[in-house]
Amino acid sequence: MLTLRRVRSWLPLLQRTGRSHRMTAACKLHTPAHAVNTLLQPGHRGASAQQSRPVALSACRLSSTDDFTEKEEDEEDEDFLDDGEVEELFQQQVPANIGDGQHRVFIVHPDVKWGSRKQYLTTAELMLAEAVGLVNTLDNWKVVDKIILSTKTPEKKMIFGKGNFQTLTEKIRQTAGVTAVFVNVERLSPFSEREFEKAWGVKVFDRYSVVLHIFRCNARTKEAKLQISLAEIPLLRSRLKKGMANLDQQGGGARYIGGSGETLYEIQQRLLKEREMKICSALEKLKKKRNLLRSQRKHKEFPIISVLGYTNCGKTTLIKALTGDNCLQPRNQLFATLDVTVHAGQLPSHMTVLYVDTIGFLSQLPHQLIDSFTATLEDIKHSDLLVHVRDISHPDTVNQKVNVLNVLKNLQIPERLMSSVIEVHNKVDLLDNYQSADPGALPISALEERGLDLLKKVVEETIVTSTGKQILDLKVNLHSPQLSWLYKEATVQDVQVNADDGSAVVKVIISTAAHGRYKKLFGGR
Ligand SMILES: Nc1nc2c(ncn2[C@@H]2O[C@H](COP(=O)(O)OP(=O)(O)OP(=O)(O)O)[C@@H](O)[C@H]2O)c(=O)[nH]1
Ligand SMILES: [Mg+2]
Repeated sequence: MLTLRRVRSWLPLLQRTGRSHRMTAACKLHTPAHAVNTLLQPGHRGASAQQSRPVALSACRLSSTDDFTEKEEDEEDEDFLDDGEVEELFQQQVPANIGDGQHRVFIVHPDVKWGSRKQYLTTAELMLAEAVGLVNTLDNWKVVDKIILSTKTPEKKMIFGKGNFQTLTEKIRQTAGVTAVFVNVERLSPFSEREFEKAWGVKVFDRYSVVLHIFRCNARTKEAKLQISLAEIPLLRSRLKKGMANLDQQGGGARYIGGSGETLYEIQQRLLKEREMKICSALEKLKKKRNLLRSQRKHKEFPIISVLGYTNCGKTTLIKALTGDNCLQPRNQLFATLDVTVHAGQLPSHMTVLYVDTIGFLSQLPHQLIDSFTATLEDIKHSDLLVHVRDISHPDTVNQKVNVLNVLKNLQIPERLMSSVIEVHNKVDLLDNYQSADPGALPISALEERGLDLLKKVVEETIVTSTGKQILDLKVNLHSPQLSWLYKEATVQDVQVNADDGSAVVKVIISTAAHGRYKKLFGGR
């Protein structure tokens, strides 16, 4: 028996069915992840992965032929918004009330002590700390003071009782240089926002507007910009309502404009509706492209692993460590990743897999915001495996996990995926002798690259099961195209050549469907 390295001497015998990079892959007995990563870069013309930038799914796709290739956008489609048009739409929509980019923020966290709105898994202090983190994520925004104030009536328009509201107003007015107040609730009604702004004399934000502003600052791709533009529509709508209420007080809101038969309010509502439809239709087109891309990736049979978790838990760092893809840039920032990117990596058996880096989750995010990102989150549903990363060093880690699971539940992730989620406890380097109480969870440090070998092994075992693949030893005749067929349609792990009879035993990871085709073509097992 010969070792697999010596199989190269048999290469002239093998039929060259693949294209040139496929042949390179054959020499290495697998499709090297770095080659796939290079090919996944937009503008790839043989440049190294290090020179390239990460690619968002919307920016690249696989051709229906046998290669990873970059294609230009569908310019022939008239309705397709090009980059310039999306940028224009995005810029036109900059929410006016967010200000000129600088804010000195006073944060107030309404603490509900009991009842259905009480958060049982976390504390008011942790929720306030997260609100501080959100503000600090923004350049030129600074927290000047913060307060936790209890309320028995969070559902009421003024949120706080009279006494507490009075105390709060005095405190805000006494704090020097405040330009905005961040009320740490999901969403304020236009009425509450207006009343608070009147009482405090500064701009008022809720979680929806702060998070959207962070998204706006971090958005890079067309798809992210469109999704943010869509998520901003409800804000624009409530701003319109607020503006009209002011105008009504001056007796002008309900007047008809010219001979149009519409009031100013109705015209603005209509324009907003039209804008919303335009964005939705552009997103729908991108979604179709994404579906095409997904089906082509499936056709390639590279298993897809979505890496998800609460924002800042270390998803990007982990993918970078698993793939060595230097174009990934983890940052100590909430919502650093907004664009879904794909990176190829290799498992111990040399199987190439694609890791999908996803947008992080956050507690108390209004549904509308999540809904706008469904196109992005849709990818999660179509994965072969989910890896849930948790920042186990975070004091709010349990609550974060519950939030992630709730979002997944709302996304209606198929049961087959939910039952095979691999939970990873990241950042164990920040804890002394961390031992997980949960035997199924894998402790790792993505930053220090600890625990990754075991993680890859578990990922591989789960992928093999979840994709219905099998690991088989197949006896092939080296004078027939069997071996090159296997290189093309399966993952070849090992080749033991028998020089005496020109045969080889090939260890492959192969899907049931591909194995069926193999048997039909070549007979036998
Ligand atoms: N100490 C330590 N820090 C880590 C580890 N993994 C990630 N980090 C740090 O955590 C911060 C966030 O890391 P990212 O990889 O950007 O996190 P993310 O989950 O992709 O964040 P978003 O894209 O914003 O949702 C960075 O400062 C990382 O260096 C780890 O294992 N140990
Ligand atoms: Mg990230």
